[in-house]
Amino acid sequence: MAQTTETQIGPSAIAPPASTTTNKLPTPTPQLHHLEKNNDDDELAFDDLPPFPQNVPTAPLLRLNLNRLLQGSPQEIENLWKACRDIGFFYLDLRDGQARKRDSFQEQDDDDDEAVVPTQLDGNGLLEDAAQLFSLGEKVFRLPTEEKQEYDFKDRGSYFGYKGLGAGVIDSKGTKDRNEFYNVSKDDVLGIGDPLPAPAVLKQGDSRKLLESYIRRSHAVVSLILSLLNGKLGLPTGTLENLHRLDAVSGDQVRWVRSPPQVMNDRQMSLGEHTDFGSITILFNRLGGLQVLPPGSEEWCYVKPLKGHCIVNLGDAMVKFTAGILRSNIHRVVSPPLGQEHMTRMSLVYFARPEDEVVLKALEESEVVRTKREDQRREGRDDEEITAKDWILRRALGRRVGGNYAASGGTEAGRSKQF
Ligand SMILES: O=C(O)CCC(=O)C(=O)O
Ligand SMILES: [Fe+2]
Repeated sequence: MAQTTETQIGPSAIAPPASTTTNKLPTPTPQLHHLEKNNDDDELAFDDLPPFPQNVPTAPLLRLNLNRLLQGSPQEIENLWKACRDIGFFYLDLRDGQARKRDSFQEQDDDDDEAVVPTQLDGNGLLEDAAQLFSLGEKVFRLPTEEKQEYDFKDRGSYFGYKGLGAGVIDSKGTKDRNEFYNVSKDDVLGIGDPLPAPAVLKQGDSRKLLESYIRRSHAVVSLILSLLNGKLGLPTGTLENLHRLDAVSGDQVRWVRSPPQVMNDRQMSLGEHTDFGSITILFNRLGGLQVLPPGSEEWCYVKPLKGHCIVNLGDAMVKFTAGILRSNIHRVVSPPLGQEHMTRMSLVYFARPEDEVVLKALEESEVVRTKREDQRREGRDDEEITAKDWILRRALGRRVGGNYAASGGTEAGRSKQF
């Protein structure tokens, strides 16, 4: 089936200088004035890991709460809207976030009593799945390199499966990355299409069940966010969710990223500067290393991992759907900060992407989007219309060693020094 013969190697990177900061002072970022500094709350530290240091620049991301979003808190929805417009990154506190009754983003049926409706939206459940998947990821990466290599499907034109250390590039010079990926297709796990070959540890029933649960729960969080953004954009009910149906063929995937420690005088980005290709990314970090370049700033800032939270960021599809009203921000992965730099770093990601056949273009049923797009047309600004499938393939495979790097850029053009 089409969706299982194409794969994704992840968005590797691009690499500006290896330093984590530049010498220049950050320029003012007025559009971020509302963002609060996060409290250095010990409760949110990972006790089994060396602490994230106090003295590195950290991104002032908003901390949103899944429960409050679920309850439809106007303040929380406003914060979501601001975060998605200003920087396209936020923390989401998943603790205790659970849908207890039918929510607008869920499928309706005829029975409309107030009883608890079985739902996949379960913040604590998602945190538990993520914790178990960190262990499963370790098992996958512990396999012999030759075995893992059997699951690199790049030559079949697919970005799912394994990408070895240094098999992606982080810049236009072809500098090799310093991470491994393992990408699992949503459609494979949900039985939409033919399964891809995979190591036994991932084929086991328990692993498949865990992956399925994680996919369903991540997708439910994504659907909630999409439905709230749909409302703020004034789109007809269900527009964004209907471009991201769980049971439709799409490039959605789970990814583990593993970066071994780097030696002191030879450090570089492990995953280069990029924007995500799809719609919404749900990311679990434990060690530092992820950095974002806040709008208007020249200083890369670490995103401090917080226990009980995921990091959510928007990808390029949301930029295209909204003619740039929403933002997909550039980010990269470097060595963990001082005190953590000797540790192997692993992260876990769920990438939600539009269904394969969806054309990435402005959703002009929204008045704000239409107005913005009309202004752009008057300025002569073209926007390439391309299906999600082609967009993601081009971006993903372009960043493999030997790929067409120059064609792999996203909506960061003009923001990244790389394009
Ligand atoms: O490892 C991380 O924290 C981020 C990974 C990432 O940005 C990606 O895989 O697109
Ligand atoms: Fe990313």
